[in-house]
Amino acid sequence: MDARQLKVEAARAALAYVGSGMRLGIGTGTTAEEFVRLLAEKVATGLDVVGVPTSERTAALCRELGVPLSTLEDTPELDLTVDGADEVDPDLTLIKGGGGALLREKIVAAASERMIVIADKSKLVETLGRFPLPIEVNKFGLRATEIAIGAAAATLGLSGPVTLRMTGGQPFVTDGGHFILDASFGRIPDTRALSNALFAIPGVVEHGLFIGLASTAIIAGGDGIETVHAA
Ligand SMILES: O=C[C@H](O)[C@H](O)[C@H](O)COP(=O)(O)O
Repeated sequence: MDARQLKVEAARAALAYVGSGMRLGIGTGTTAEEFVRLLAEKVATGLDVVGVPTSERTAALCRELGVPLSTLEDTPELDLTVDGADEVDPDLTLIKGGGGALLREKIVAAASERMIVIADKSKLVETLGRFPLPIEVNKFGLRATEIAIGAAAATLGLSGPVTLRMTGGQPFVTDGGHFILDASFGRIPDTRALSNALFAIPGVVEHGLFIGLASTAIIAGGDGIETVHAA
């Protein structure tokens, strides 16, 4: 099975948790897109759900495929969010934000009773940090924020390049109008400590460590689906 098929299988397994009447948070990224496609097929045959998208990109796909949408303003409490991840550890702490949607994704996940992460097995790691940690920052004071992030990491014994995310020769701008710094600190043994240190920096809007948000992970591998529930 190729990587795309694994994403489809994880998305299909997540669909089993979706029932009529549900208010759904809908994630961003290539895996979440497979979920949207399968969800749209169910909607076409009568499944009655309303979705709150975590990005403009996901909203556009939902509109194209006929998945009914709401906003977090109109639907501030959600039953379930289904989203992908860049890395998943055994405690279901995640790194997210490879697609730049981490801020809305975290707001939507936090407004949901339950979050299911869908991923192929390559995303499963013992310790987070192989994937650079996306940090969403205010445009104002970018360089000062970058320096402060490096200094905060150093207090925890972490170091490595902190790079401004670019696209088409320009800085990548999030749906919220911010920049993203990708921090290659390597393995992050204490995610809570790094989260606290990053939040102490005024220019940091949000970071891609999702701690205590995912309740279930559905991991698709060549040998089948593994479902992991948070302790
Ligand atoms: O900002 C993007 C999201 O956090 C994605 O869910 C994450 O990057 C995983 O994306 P993909 O399913 O494309 O690997």
